[in-house]
Amino acid sequence: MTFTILVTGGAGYVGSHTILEILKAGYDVVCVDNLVNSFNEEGSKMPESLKRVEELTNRSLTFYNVDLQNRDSLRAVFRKHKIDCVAHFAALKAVGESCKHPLQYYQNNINGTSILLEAMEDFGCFNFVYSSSATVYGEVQFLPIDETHPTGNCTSPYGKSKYFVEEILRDLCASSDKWSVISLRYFNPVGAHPSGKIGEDPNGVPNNLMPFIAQVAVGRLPSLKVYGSDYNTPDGTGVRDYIHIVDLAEGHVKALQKLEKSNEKGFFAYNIGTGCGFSVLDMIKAFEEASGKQINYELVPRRPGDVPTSYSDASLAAQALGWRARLGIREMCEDTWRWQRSNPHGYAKL
Ligand SMILES: NC(=O)c1ccc[n+]([C@@H]2O[C@H](COP(=O)([O-])OP(=O)(O)OC[C@H]3O[C@@H](n4cnc5c(N)ncnc54)[C@H](O)[C@@H]3O)[C@@H](O)[C@H]2O)c1
Ligand SMILES: O=c1ccn([C@@H]2O[C@H](COP(=O)(O)OP(=O)(O)O[C@H]3O[C@H](CO)[C@@H](O)[C@H](O)[C@H]3O)[C@@H](O)[C@H]2O)c(=O)[nH]1
Repeated sequence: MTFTILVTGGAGYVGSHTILEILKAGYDVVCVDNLVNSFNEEGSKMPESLKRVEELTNRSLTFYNVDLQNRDSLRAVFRKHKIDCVAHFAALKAVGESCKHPLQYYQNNINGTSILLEAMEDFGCFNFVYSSSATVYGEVQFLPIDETHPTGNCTSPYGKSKYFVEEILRDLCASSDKWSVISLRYFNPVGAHPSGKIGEDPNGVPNNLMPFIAQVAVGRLPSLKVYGSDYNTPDGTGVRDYIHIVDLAEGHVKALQKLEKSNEKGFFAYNIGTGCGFSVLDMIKAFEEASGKQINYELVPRRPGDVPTSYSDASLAAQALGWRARLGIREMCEDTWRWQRSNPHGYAKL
């Protein structure tokens, strides 16, 4: 019998790329998303990103426009489908917005998750893969960051919401030996599927580096602001561990396979990164090479809340999941550019 995965937030950036890999791996997918941060053509039953995933995989999936906080609608999905495992992506994720509207973030990200976990318990599903973030490590105390690095001490309500959910998951696993939870702590996901058909489609002006660079390259934005050039890093700009979205998606498939095949119970957290750090200027240069476009930029003061350097030790994921990143910054930039130049306005047809 096929293993069925409920994917929450599957219409978004990470979710859509992961559904593609999950379908390719032969699993069935039921997706719920309230489309708060994903494009949907008026009157369409399925968001554009997922229509494209179906085309690319030649497989179909089931989609419901459901808000996790709507307990009844969510339970109706569990009633209708026998769910073997949940991959939980649904969350609000804008760091700055979370500082302005913390309650919205706590309600959506924590309350939404708690309603989901309650439904799982009631319907007898105890396998969970969680979209966590390097942000749970808070202020960086040592490099590379491995899973023994302390968590908490996060600077934004968004970061705290990711951390609090990890704590809830730990408590749940401590309360009963039925649960198997894998928390994947992503470093900086970037890139797009090599087909150029799906990619990152942020609402409004992007907060993150890579989509901002891509929009400068395609002429939607005039110039990039480089936040901080006086950090204690080789070129003075911030250093991050960028991870290709397809590698990240494959990490989820490995986690699902582990949950399907092993009988290991409890809470497990793994870093999902490459282990390499690149600066903002490195990324600009790599993008210029991949696109043949010049990226206009100016050096401006540091962005509050940014750490100078963050990169992972991802060896635990290699050991426990058999997962390793394969793709480098060249592929990250080439694939982002292919997506951006074929979809200059994202999924919207302007
Ligand atoms: N992209 C990153 O840089 C990054 C880094 C670390 C962790 N993460 C985590 O990965 C996950 C996915 O991020 P993403 O970049 O794909 O974001 P995204 O905004 O593209 O996707 C999230 C999806 O969740 C949906 N959603 C939000 N609240 C919902 C709710 N209450 N009910 C149903 N659907 C809801 C949105 O409509 C959206 O389609 C998030 O949990 C995020 O915290 C992302
Ligand atoms: O317009 C921009 C945007 C970013 N940066 C710099 O680029 C680097 C990367 O920034 P960004 O892409 O915004 O990523 P992070 O701030 O590292 O945060 C991302 O990565 C974290 C770890 O996964 C997640 O928790 C966050 O949600 C996600 O936004 C940093 O040095 C920024 O200062 C710029 O110079 N100009």
